[in-house]
Amino acid sequence: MTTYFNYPSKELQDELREIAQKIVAPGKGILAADESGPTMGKRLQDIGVENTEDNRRAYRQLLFSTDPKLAENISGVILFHETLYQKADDGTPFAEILKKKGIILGIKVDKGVVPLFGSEDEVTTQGLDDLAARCAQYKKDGCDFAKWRCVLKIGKNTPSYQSILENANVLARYASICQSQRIVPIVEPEVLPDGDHDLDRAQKVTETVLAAVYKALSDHHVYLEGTLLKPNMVTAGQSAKKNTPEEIALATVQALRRTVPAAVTGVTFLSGGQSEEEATVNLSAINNVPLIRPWALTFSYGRALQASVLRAWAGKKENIAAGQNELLKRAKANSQACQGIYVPGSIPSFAGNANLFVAQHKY
Ligand SMILES: O=P(O)(O)OC[C@H]1O[C@](O)(COP(=O)(O)O)[C@@H](O)[C@@H]1O
Repeated sequence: MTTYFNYPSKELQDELREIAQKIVAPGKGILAADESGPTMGKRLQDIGVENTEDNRRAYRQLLFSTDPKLAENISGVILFHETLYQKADDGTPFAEILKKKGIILGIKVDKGVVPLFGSEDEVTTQGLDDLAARCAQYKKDGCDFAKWRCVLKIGKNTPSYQSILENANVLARYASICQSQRIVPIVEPEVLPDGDHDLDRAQKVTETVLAAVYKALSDHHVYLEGTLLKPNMVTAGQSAKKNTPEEIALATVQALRRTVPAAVTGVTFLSGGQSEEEATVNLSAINNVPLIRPWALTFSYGRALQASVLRAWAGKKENIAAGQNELLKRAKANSQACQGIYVPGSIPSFAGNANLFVAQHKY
């Protein structure tokens, strides 16, 4: 086995590392607004709004035209392809509005999941074929980071060796292609919360998956300082008894310490169907675990930053300011959480403790 390879140039290393560091600067995290068409459809349906291109645009306009103080707590926004090229009512491209606020643009580059033949309903994620060309174009159009989500399921026989290996490898190929095009890859191997398994099982599966991911990233010569990890928090299955935030936090930090190299710049958790308040309280507890944590630990939430916004807005022009106010509140709460100083219940929101779980959240 040869061990020959070239490190990326110093210039490229510096560029990637600096982008990653800015995204996870103290007190900051990511707004994941990259819902694909069908996922956005579900969100809009919940509030009685039709899933049309213009309604998706109106909703994203609400998010991105929130008061510039949003940027005190949100460093980056992940966009879906369609959104990157949409414009506000006055013709200003969304990309320009966000950049003006000092927010870094990210883009979802995966093309969704497909079944793994012969597996127990497991999946891999596709989108590698034209990825280098798409990344080159996205970089020209202002994006500095990307996201690719893989999905793993906990069952009696899953995740299988096949799915662990395949998903780790596809994440590594994605990450190396992004870096070759000066884009910071967010590596997202999501272990779904579906099931009745306990915390220990979730922890061991998360450790096994992350260990495989970092072996693959090493095999593909990915420059770790120029990457971010977007993992699930370690929680017991949705239909099992809930653990305390302290138990969840300890299991999560232990899993990360056992598998994620210290060179990785930051960990930006997904919310995975937790309520807004749970996702904030758990993140704060994670940042209080009395163990050495060599990476920034922050948020990249979709549902847990947007549930209240959507409900307060409900598709009505007169509610835009109310929706934006909810976004500012959740951003502030999570900013406190990533510094370990959120006091439970101190920033109440519209959706508060509402369960945001979606069964088999493949898309
Ligand atoms: O539309 P897709 O591809 O299912 O995306 C799923 C969502 O999951 C995320 O990766 C994490 O979102 P949650 O915080 O809601 O779990 C988002 O970035 C993305 O919008």
